[in-house]
Amino acid sequence: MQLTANIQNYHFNHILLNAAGVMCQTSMELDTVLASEYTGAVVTKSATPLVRPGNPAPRYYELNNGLGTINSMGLPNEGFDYYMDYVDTKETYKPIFFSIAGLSKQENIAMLHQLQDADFDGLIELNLSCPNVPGKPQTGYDFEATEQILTEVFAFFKKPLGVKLPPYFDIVHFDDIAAILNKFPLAFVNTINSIGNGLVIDQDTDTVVIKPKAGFGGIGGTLVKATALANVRALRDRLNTTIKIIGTGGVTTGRDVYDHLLCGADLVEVGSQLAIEGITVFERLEKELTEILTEKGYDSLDDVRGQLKIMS
Ligand SMILES: CC(C)(C)CCc1c(C(=O)O)[nH]c(=O)[nH]c1=O
Repeated sequence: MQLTANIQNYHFNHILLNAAGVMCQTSMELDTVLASEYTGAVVTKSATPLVRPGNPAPRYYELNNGLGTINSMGLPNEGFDYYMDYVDTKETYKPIFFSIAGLSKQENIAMLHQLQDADFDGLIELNLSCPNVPGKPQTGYDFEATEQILTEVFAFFKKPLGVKLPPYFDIVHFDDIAAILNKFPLAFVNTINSIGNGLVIDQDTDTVVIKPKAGFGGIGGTLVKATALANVRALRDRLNTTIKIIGTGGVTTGRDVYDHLLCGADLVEVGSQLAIEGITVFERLEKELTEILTEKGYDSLDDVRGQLKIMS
């Protein structure tokens, strides 16, 4: 069974990888994901120009019903140069996604100039959940700001670039963001990021479960699967076929991976369940996916991708 995918001239021998933010902040974590026999690539924690400690703990929490996670990490990362050094010195045949999340458009442009000028041979993921100007929503929810930054980026950036999108919940928003993204030669779109600003309560103490932002944080895991599938399907239906789709969100079983493929995903990322279960999650997911494909008589993922049926 060939569980493969391609994005431009990058070939993936497995379709699973981590979601940015999980098991990817240090070189040790990145090496662990790359070393797994069942991952096709790795993505770095979204980098800012300088090292960031992130928010005070507790800033991450796993719901005790296993249905999800909430986080307000605050972009803790080792800084842009650390990840540049990692990708420069790493010997691997697996493609690496270099994620960035500048705290301003200027920071993103500066990091992308450095990436353009560097020897780095990999893919770049611009995290559009990055903060916008005060008083405005995150960049991915400000369509003018999204078009503006992509216009400025593609004036100089020639390497394979994709965007990490927040989830959308309105059909007109699917139409609007796709119309903007189709104007640019994007290599991929990664959807979804966590569902922003959820709230989880500890039933024993009547207290929020994370310290930052009065307990508000991004939601991941099973709780977000239906939204993730809808965003993958809606964007696959709207985006030019030259723009590949990375499906992220709600993946805890092989069936969830299969559902992302049905909706049109080329690669599938695992965030919350990787944080909960650890590196062995990739072997379990691949085995469970293979069982489904075998049972249904598929011998290629391309026979599955985008084949979700609607009712006649
Ligand atoms: C939310 C931001 C801190 C602006 C970006 C980093 C990020 C974080 C984070 O570092 O808090 N958590 C997520 O679930 N998704 C993200 O994209």
